[in-house]
Amino acid sequence: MLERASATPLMAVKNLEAWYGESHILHGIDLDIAEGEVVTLLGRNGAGKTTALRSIMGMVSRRTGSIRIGGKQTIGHTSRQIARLGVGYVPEERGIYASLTVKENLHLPPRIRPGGLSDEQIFELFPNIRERLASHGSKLSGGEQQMLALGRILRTGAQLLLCDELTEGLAPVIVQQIGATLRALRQRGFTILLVESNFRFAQGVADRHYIVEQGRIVDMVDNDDLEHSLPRLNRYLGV
Ligand SMILES: Nc1ncnc2c1ncn2[C@@H]1O[C@H](COP(=O)(O)OP(=O)(O)OP(=O)(O)O)[C@@H](O)[C@H]1O
Repeated sequence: MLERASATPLMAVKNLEAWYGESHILHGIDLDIAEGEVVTLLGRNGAGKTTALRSIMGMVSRRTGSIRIGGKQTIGHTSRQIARLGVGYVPEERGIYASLTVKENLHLPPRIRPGGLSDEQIFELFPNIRERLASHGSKLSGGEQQMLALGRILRTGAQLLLCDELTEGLAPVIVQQIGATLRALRQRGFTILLVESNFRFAQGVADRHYIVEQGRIVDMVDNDDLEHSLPRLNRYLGV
């Protein structure tokens, strides 16, 4: 069962197709996410998870289908217009500028809506950032870069966060810290769509999981049913 009856989802994606140039990558993504939910996209390498996030953000050369965010149709919107609706994107490559200080990196994305976290609130979530404010981006560890990448999006006022592989390549203790942060953000009412290949991490933070295969959503699992659905997931993910 792929469809889920949810009252009015914050975001509803229907039959989303996307291309990079001539390459047709997404062949019909259907998903929805309710306000305050944490949902993951799971799938093998190359399945189209990153492309799904980039398509929602308007960052592919062509996309068709329907993406309603807060009731507004955004399929014809630019990335900037989508960001203004309160959507923030944390890319896998993090996008921290090596030659800028932590403070400069933190303040780089403009505030797009009221309700963004203050610097103080960001330092409460990520104490390391406060300690490194004057350091250059190049001096940060992978974990610190990730916290900065997430922190600066929280500053913008975005309420729907699209996060790509937050835990990739990070030490277990940092992964735990990021998990605790996501749970804290969920408590504060943020809505999060997360591409994740660390399956156990996904289990610790998410309400539901969509499985992406060859540019399509092929299944959906509630986190509460995850253990019981493991044989099925293993077939999809080859884990
Ligand atoms: N800029 C691009 N131009 C052309 N093809 C691309 C581009 N980026 C990704 N692709 C292709 O799109 C397909 C889906 O890639 P995508 O990065 O969305 O997968 P993914 O599920 O996120 O996997 P991974 O975990 O490997 O990043 C792959 O076949 C990839 O080679």
